[in-house]
Amino acid sequence: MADVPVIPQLDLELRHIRKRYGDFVAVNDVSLQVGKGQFICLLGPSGCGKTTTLRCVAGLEEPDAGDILIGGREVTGEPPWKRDIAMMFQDFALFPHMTVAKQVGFGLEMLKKPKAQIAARVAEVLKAFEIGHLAERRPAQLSGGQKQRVALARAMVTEPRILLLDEPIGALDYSLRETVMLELKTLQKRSGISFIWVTHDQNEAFSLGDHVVVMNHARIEQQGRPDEVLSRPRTAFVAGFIQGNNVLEGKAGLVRDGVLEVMTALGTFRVPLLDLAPPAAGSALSFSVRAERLIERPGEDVPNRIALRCITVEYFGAFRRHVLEGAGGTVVKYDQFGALPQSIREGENIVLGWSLDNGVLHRAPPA
Ligand SMILES: Nc1ncnc2c1ncn2[C@@H]1O[C@H](COP(=O)(O)OP(=O)(O)OP(=O)(O)O)[C@@H](O)[C@H]1O
Repeated sequence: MADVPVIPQLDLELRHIRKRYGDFVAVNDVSLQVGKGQFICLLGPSGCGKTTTLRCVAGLEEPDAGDILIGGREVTGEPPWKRDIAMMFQDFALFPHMTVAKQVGFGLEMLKKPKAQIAARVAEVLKAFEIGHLAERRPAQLSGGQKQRVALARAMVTEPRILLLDEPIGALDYSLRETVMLELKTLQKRSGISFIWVTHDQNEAFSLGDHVVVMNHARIEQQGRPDEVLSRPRTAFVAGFIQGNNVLEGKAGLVRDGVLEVMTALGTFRVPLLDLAPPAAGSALSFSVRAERLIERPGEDVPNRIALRCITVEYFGAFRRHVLEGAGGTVVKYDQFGALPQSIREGENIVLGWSLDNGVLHRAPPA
């Protein structure tokens, strides 16, 4: 018997989605695959097309081109209730007059499930979300975190294949977010439901997502595992958007042994090409180096070195950021663990460097 390849079923597949509003293209050629039970974060600045992409998946917008498959089934053109999805919005959209128990059971009532079955399922979900004691309260009697849990319970009660979440914790107090994120991640893993989470907050995206999709100007600039996107930003936009990168612009020089020379205002640096084609000599390009990857007072064996002056030192909880200035006023950031003794003072001149493999050459943005 011939071996049949096992193709893992995808919860969602977007194939070349395009959505315009008049002449304005809000989503341009977006393709995405979501495996079973994955946690996907759509990350990007305001107006880049995240919500429109989500609304296309939900069936609240019809794409002008492209296909949407949910659980391997083509759903483009089908209404939201036929798509095996649920949605959760930033304002939670709870019904003000309904008790928590009623809200949570609402989706099952719409599906006309038997009363006893609804009661049993609601009790189970209230328990799982630890909101059983709130069953008879109305939204006005709940805290922000509790409303959030009720909204999530309501969305998950019908066990949809995919839950679409648009900035779901954007309205929560900052001090609550970390706890809520941890809870959500645990619930998501336990339920096996795929989450597609829209956010402009990179901390959310990188701490929650199994897969992070970075959008800009209606297109996907990069997608991959959080550690991949963090350590190897594909384009100058992604590198600049993600905290902690130094993005240096320059011109291409010679290539030797797979290493490109880049001439910048700060000096000439060596950056590995990896799988990129050698750029034409003199062409404009950029590369990045993460602020925590810089080395203080590097030895002669470190190929990339810059003379800088420390302008200021900023304190961010676990780390300390040095803002330094080099030739032509170019600013460089250097981050050091807060637990280490401070070794650079404001006003001090210092040489920083980085090893070859910490320079990441960028590709041109998608055309
Ligand atoms: N109904 C509409 N009619 C016209 N333009 C629209 C409509 N909906 C969205 N847009 C435009 O499409 C672009 C993408 O909007 P979208 O809401 O998808 O962005 P976003 O990345 O979710 O932004 P935010 O983080 O601010 O919510 C924006 O420029 C927006 O003004």
